[in-house]
Amino acid sequence: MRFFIRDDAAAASAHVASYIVDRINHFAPTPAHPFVLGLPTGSTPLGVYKALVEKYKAGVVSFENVVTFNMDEYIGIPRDHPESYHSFMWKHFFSHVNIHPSNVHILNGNAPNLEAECVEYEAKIQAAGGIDLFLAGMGEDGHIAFNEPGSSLASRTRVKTLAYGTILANSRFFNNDLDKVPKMALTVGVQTVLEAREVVVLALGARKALALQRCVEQGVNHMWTLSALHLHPHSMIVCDEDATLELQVKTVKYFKDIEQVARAQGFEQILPSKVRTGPATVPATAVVPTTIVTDEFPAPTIHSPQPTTSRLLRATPATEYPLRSRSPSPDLTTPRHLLRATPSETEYTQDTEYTADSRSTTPDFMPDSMASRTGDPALLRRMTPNPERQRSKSPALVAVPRANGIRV
Ligand SMILES: N[C@@H]1[C@@H](O)[C@H](O)[C@@H](COP(=O)(O)O)O[C@@H]1O
Repeated sequence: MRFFIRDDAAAASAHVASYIVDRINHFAPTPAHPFVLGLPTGSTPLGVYKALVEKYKAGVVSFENVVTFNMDEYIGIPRDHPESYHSFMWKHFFSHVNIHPSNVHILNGNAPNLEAECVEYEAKIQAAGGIDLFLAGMGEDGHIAFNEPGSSLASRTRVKTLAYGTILANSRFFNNDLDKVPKMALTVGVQTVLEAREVVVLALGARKALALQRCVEQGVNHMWTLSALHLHPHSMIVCDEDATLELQVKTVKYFKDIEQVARAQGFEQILPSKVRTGPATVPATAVVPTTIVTDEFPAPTIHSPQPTTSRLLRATPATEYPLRSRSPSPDLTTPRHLLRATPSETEYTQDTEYTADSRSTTPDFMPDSMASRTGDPALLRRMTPNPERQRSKSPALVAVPRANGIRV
């Protein structure tokens, strides 16, 4: 999971908006190959929608070939109710950009057959080729979409009863009148979200801090359904400083550090080409042969990515595993720490009969003297291999001291 922490809500929202624009532009959607975007409602994504509208108006992005699927919708309030998610999406986003209304999909909470509506919604997502990027917010109880605590992590689009805490939280949109807040909703399932090629979550403010802590630092837990993102290969959380209040300092520092280190190395945490382009042709990419960034080999960007054989992977080849050397002569060229399995100062001589086991990274054989104190000869034979007998079977298997990594 990628995790980016920004100073405040505006910076976190700007980061997400720029990321989405980069993804759409790099994808270069066409009518036959549209970019499929999953979208949330709530107060959290408002800054993202505002920034996307600004970027559209500035000519930086087009939604001409973007298809959208919203996460959820209340049951039982009219579609044109000011707090329906239909109204929300058209008010804050769709009516300000060049998206085709026929490309917008929002669940119908007034459908005559709600179950059929949900099944059909899943089919529409499939027919569109699956969701390329699912943007999500997070409930205070760690829910994603309306997948309340206890939801199955294998759930799909369905009718969902809302938790009291969610009704309470959302009452602010209904004049703080609990009676006016719908108690049920249609929502995509956790599994529906996990099937997107990428999931991006925005978490803002101290009221999300506990849920963020549970979802980032603790394991996958059906009581904090957003934590299922740990099962997704390409998930990303972006939050502001306030939302980190319950995280350990160590966690915050770790994620800030890896972002800085990667940037300093000229490395960007990018997605595999297949994920970035969907079913379209994967663009050819050049392999940078050195760790040096030059005009000829510039730092990778989302528009000019490097394949997974990146410079960072090159820096840690598999040969760094500390296998014992099979070389008949002392290896003076390989750094000692790459040859040693343990910090022990003994090494078997070169004519030892090496087996697959002897190439493992387990420590050198150390005879155990404990059994000799049991006084039971049978047990002694069984538990303690006699090092002298082993040496007589394989005369060359003699431990010799080493100095400065060179056999003496
Ligand atoms: N179904 C929505 C969620 O998709 C959203 O993430 C959550 C958080 O709302 P807010 O962003 O207002 O905190 O609200 C509702 O429950």
